[in-house]
Amino acid sequence: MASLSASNHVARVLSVANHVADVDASSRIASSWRRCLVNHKLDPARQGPPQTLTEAEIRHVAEPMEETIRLVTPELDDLARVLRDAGYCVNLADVNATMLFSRLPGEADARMFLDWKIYTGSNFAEACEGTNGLGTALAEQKPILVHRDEHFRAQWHMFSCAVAPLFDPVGRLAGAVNITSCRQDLERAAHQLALAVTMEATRRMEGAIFRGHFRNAWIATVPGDGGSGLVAYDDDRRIVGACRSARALLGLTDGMIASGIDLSRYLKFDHHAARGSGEIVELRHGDGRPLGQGHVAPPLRARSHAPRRDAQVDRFDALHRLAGRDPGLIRSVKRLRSIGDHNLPVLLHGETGVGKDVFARAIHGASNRARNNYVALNCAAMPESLIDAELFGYEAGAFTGARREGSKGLIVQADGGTLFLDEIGDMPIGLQTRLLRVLENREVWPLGALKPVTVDIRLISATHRDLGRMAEAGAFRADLYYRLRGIEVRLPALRERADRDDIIRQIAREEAPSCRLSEEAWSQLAAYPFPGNMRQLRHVLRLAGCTAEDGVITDADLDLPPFGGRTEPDLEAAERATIVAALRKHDGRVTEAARALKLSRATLYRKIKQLKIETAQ
Ligand SMILES: Nc1ncnc2c1ncn2[C@@H]1O[C@H](COP(=O)(O)OP(=O)(O)OP(=O)(O)O)[C@@H](O)[C@H]1O
Repeated sequence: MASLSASNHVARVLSVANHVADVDASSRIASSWRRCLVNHKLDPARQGPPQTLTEAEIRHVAEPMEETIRLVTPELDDLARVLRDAGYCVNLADVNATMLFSRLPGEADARMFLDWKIYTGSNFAEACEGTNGLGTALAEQKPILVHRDEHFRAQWHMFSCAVAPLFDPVGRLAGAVNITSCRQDLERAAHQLALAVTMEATRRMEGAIFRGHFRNAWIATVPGDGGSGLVAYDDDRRIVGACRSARALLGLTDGMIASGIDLSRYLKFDHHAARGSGEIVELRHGDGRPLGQGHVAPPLRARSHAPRRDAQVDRFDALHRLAGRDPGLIRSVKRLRSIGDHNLPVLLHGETGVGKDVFARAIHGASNRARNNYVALNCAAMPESLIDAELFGYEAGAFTGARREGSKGLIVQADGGTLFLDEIGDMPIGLQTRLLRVLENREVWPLGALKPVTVDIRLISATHRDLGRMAEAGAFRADLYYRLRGIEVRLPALRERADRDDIIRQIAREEAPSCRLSEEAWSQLAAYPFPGNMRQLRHVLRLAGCTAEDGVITDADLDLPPFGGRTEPDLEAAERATIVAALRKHDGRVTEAARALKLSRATLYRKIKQLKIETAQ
């Protein structure tokens, strides 16, 4: 870029930013220039390539978007084919404007993109590169055309880009689709046309993502001026999802969707006629307004002839389901999958009730040990002598009070399978030494035994404590700590999870299958911090399912104690309230209350005793 034109450009940027002059094309460009100068403190004359990630960093950043990339690749390839001869490159970027997928045009143009690092791994955030297609479209969440000298940095003036933001199935920004040309003779008007093509292709990509996400639901396509909308509904004709256009077209909100509202309140059509895939149907709004012609596609499960995924992937399905759409957990499951059947110990971190035991079971289920035992012990719940006996076993008559026939111990019971030690941070230091020896020598010495028993176990341990700090402070054996953390997985608290709404919906379906959540109830659940995590959410919804009237859970049915930072008492209170309500509903009949709570009679009796609940019986 010649220095004269660069200095002219700097003067122009400054006069536009100071409201002395205007940019011809659009006031959005002027606003973006101002943001770059005032908020991001960028220099329009600065030269240099964009920030670029290494291969490993790209893999890391792309992981949460893998499914999206897979679903939109056919559309991206089509777009690249259509625009290739016009010298455009095509990219998909994540919400931070890092390119994660690129298709270059023919050789004549490709060199320019390579030289300027417009390819996978480069970052074009507005805060770094100034006004540019990707960065500005993402900052404003709107499609944009940034033609040559509308770029903030003079060095990008030989490029023109058109970008459409990409939204996920619940209407959140998921990334953006970019096309860039370096052809000098490209008129703004021609480029405008390319933007329209990109927006249309992006809408089809959103459709593909939506259909992939709701593959088990029926999907109705509703015509609309700003593009058709997609509504997903289940076999009971309750709405389970709606894309951005459908939300706008029908007036649907997150709360309504989460509460499993009846489809017929928003969309009416002849369901019988819609049974054949792709049949055209006349659609009406629930209030009777005609909406035009649309069509309905049955769940993919019903029409899928896709080949089965291989056994390796199937084994990990439960783990993938637990990871849901949480990027950190998705990464952890991928790491677990990549180590395959290597017998690496796993250390799980997480608050009470986040699902450490459930996750550990799923790891066991995904391993080549799945046919053998999964044995769990909570180290916090027992005194040292009991853990010792339970874990390491003992010979007949080893101590007073021992079982006559002796005990194999949990480690031996887990031979060939998995041993899960919950609350490992609470394991007494003496037992830590014995456990370390088992892990190092692969043999156990039951108390009183004359020879060791050889064992082959996979150890998964869990804690809510900071074991690293404990090891530093001498409260936990450092050598055992390093041994336990073959691979570490942090299970996020429910309130931190990116897919918390999905989890609330899923647990509501499981715990109160015949109820739907009112909008107010949904808002309360969505805002509550759930110190007891999944366990507390289950209790709250189970209780609400018992007290709900006419199949609607209202905010009055939700027992959400004020959160003062403590967890266990809140949890106990929630559990107590659930049981009391179930007993009340069944006139104190324990058998029926146990059935409603999906507990065995014995467990319910134990809990009644433990929580000191008074019963009529
Ligand atoms: N991903 C999930 N989706 C739905 N329910 C879950 C999920 N994970 C755990 N749960 C439920 O939450 C409850 C607590 O799970 P779990 O016992 O595994 O938690 P934990 O972290 O081991 O708890 P603690 O620290 O108290 O031992 C169980 O009822 C379980 O079914």
